[in-house]
Amino acid sequence: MAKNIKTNKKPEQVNKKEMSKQHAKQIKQQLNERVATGIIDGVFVYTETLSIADFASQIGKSVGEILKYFFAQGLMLNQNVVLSEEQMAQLAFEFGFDFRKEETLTKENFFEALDATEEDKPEDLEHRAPIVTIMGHVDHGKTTLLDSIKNTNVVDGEAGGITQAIGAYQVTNKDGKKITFIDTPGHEAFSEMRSRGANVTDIVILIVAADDGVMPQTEEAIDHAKLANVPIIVFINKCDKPGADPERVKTELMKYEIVAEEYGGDIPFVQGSAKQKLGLDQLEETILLIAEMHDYKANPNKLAKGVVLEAHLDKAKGPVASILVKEGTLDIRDMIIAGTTYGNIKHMEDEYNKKVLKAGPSKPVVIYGLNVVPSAGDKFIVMNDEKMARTIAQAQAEKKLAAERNSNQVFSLDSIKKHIDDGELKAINLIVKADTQGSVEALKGSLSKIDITGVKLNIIRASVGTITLSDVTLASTVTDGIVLIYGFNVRPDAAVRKKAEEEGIEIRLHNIIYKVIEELEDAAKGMLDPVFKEIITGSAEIRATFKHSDIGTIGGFHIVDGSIERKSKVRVVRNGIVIYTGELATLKHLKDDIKEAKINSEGGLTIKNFNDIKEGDVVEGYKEEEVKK
Ligand SMILES: Nc1nc2c(ncn2[C@@H]2O[C@H](COP(=O)(O)OP(=O)(O)OP(=O)(O)O)[C@@H](O)[C@H]2O)c(=O)[nH]1
Repeated sequence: MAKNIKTNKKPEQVNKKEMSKQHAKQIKQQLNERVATGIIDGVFVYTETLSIADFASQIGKSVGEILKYFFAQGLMLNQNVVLSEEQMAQLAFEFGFDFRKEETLTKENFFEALDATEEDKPEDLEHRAPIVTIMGHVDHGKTTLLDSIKNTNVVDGEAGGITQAIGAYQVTNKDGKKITFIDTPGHEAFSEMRSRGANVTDIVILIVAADDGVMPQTEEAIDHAKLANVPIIVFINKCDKPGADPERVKTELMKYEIVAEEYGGDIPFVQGSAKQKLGLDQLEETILLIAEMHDYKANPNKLAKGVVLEAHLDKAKGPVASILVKEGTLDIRDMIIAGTTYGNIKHMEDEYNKKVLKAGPSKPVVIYGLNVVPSAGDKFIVMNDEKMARTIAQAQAEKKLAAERNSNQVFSLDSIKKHIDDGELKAINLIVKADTQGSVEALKGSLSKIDITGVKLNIIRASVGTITLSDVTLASTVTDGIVLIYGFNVRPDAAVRKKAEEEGIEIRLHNIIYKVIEELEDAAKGMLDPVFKEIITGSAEIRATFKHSDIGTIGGFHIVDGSIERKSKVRVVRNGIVIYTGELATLKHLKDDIKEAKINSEGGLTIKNFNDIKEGDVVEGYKEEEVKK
């Protein structure tokens, strides 16, 4: 029998103030405590690297003995050489000690060390809702599935259903069991979170359209799910469509070791239709079954910890963050540190736009009150001691700045030039602007993975907000390679567009990450010295010209060879010499616009930005085709 998931259980009535005080005191103590590297109770405890001389004295051996050990391995070292962690472990074992790495808590490694050191007692753990992410190829139905799940699980009294997109939402089924769905579809966001150490997902639903089968992003999603080492459920979607072939999907997935139970594997498959709301109950049951098997638990009776899913700056409300509580219970008015920012939670809302006072494990909420906008994937923790919160947030900010400075060395304008000069690299320079921090991180993550030999991809700016004049100005300072401004779910205003046009800067607007990547990969391929073959489609003789007060000079033509298309590129040839190369502006037969003029036909044409067409000119139409290498 399924146990009741008790995520809503009220935390024990411990005195919150006392708990906060104890917690702050404990952390303060840990921050001040510096465990020295050395032998404690027969175990070599490692906290930092040591030189050979220091290591020898710590384990009570002579420097000679250590040097002899390395000599036997063909290494001639001296006593000042600083040993690596691995070498110290080897030596410890060699001389008969166990080895243990001690994570010491510092302001800089605060979140990492807390995760490693704080462990709950088994008796304090309680069931929590499973956290689920849906991944799959573009258009296979992620959004539709998320929407259908939202709409079929409308709890009584929540008329109107889930009203806010807060990065995640929780549904309650008819038996009162809860499931949390991460609402930022796509594996980019998923892997970005993971790369930042924020493993929020318990279960991945791999969605595959039954009429389309396994596609490139299905493969990527499989890789991400496998790397995360979380259970996978396959949802074969669009089974309502005429061309649906669920069996084919099952066979195709076997190649990736995703084998259905009926084929001897252990991956649950659910067939259905997100659009027709078919198979959703079975999907839900499967999720709950896996949750039961894995027994997802957390301690709700402590100060909260969790992850930032999305964040943005609201003009009226200030920094707004969607967060997911992973452990403990978050109370309104708690002070939290989230990445490099901190603040008192002034207001807290759920996905129904309803004010909430508490949020326990697996619960997503929106919070107001942080002093700066955090980043997606930032961890947060309650720290009800303002001074400590400020110091730690500051240390985190400094650490982040230092990391950015390091990575800027790669991306600075100077070094782009240097790279290009050095290796004759061609460069694509990018300014990326997006609607949320989550999108920015996801784009940065995906872009950094584009790898095309010979082309350097430089992200010179990536931030939240619309495209501004300052972005265009920055873009115009780039003198090498190409520069593109990418807007993701944002639109520049007319003034910005005009300035970009004047500066010859291209602005590209998208709302699907995959498309950005695809486009860039194509652009990058185009830059790899493409070989173009020119195909002449036909030629026209100009037999008369007409002046038109609005349009300029119209050439009356007769097609003498092949055909000329409205979209053709054209060359104007006069006395055997090319005098202009450009594009057609109009192509007409009598008064009608036409797409193509075929051999022996007649009509009138004008050429973009060229008004000097003369009787006797030959207009040659051509197109370019890339020759694949
Ligand atoms: N017939 C049918 N169409 C579906 C089904 N699920 C989704 N669709 C349609 O497929 C198209 C793509 O669905 P989305 O939910 O936008 O797909 P997605 O995977 O979220 O796509 P991106 O957000 O672009 O990655 C839409 O036109 C949906 O209406 C289904 O079960 N049956």
